[in-house]
Amino acid sequence: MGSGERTTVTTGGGTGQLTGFGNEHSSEAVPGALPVGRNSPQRAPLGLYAEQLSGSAFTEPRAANRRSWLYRIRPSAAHPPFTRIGNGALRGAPFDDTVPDPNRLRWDPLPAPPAGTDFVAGLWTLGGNGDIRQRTGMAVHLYHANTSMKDRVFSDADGELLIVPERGELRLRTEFGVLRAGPGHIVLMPRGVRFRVELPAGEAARGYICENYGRPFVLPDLGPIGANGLAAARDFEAPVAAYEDIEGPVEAVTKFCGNLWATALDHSPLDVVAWHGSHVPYRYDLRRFNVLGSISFDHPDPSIFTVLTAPSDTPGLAGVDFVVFAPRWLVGEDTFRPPYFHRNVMSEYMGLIEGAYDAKAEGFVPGGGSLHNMMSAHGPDRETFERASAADLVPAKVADGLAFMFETRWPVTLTPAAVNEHRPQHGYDNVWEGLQRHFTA
Ligand SMILES: O=C(O)Cc1cc(O)ccc1O
Ligand SMILES: [Fe+2]
Repeated sequence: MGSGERTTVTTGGGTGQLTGFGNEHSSEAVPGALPVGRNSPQRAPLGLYAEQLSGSAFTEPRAANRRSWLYRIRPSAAHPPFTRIGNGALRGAPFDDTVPDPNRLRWDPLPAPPAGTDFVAGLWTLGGNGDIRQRTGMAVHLYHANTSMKDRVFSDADGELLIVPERGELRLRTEFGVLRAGPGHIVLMPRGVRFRVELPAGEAARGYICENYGRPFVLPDLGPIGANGLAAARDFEAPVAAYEDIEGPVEAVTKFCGNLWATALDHSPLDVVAWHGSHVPYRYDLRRFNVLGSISFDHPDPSIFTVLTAPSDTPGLAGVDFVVFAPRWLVGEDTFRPPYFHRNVMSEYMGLIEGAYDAKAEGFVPGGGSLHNMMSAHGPDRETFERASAADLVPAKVADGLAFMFETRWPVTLTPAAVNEHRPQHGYDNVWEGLQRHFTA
């Protein structure tokens, strides 16, 4: 950090984590900082300011209600006006700069950005759907950073951020405390929470982001699966309170209705000494996902791999699902084991965190992505089809890959950058070329 005008640099707080998705957590970095039995005493303890952060309407049902109380050195309200800063390659919904494309599309990883690119500057939007102002839909972004954010913090008024690291470690210093995340983890950053992304290892970091403008992600119901399975609530880790007491210039950047705005603070806003509530960031380790599947025959629908689902206003129809394809055994008898040929009313953006994906022999690489929009015909490539149709069906482990899908109820419309600058791979259609007819009447 540039320390020129700083008078105090204190970071307080423990090192543990709080666990349990959707819990009412509480944490204090200094004993006694959290008021007992009330949220807003006449004078909050230790001379702190009490501030509520509401992630749901006050009146939403208890199960959907999200809010946290923050006890901070200065209230967030103490700031000068925001002014627009450049959006870089960040875009927001409605996405209407290109015509929605029915083609199967696939991208290589983005080229490395120039030196000195931090997490915010390195955000690049592929596309999305819905409308930020209606709080519907989602966006697919990639991030690529090679330097820590310095003297600036970011927050997103437009939605929550599901961050999927693919390369490099991140240290997220948030209003609620510190989260570390690397490839294999996801981070769920709620709407409006301020954070700074640092690269603790000094290595470039990149990955994927699903920005969810709609109702927040929740764990899916399990139905007949029972009380256990898939992602366990207790494996979601929230940070413990940790605060900065820093006097000095900090740029607070917010994304508001698709645009970046900034205000100049004279202190770090990561100054929350204690907090309690349910609107909190989480980290989850995808390696803890309890993968379920068929132990008889057939390839189950990938909804069985749902980690988190963001409901829309129609029950069972997600604004966006986050689905993970994690290592697992395949044992199906008389079964074509890889993902089947498919046309889907939902739209599927897929990315790869490591290894390979069992429906694609090549061309789908870590850091790259594919988009199979509503009703586009896709599935195993020719090579995979031929191999899996002839395979000896002994139990086999899909061992070396971690892929994911953002599956959304609305088609994804691309940004001009994803069409014209970082263009889709040429000839993706060819992976399904040469699938021979085998019909014999
Ligand atoms: O690869 C895909 O397109 C995703 C997908 C995975 C799967 O296991 C079944 C259907 C499906 O669309
Ligand atoms: Fe699919």
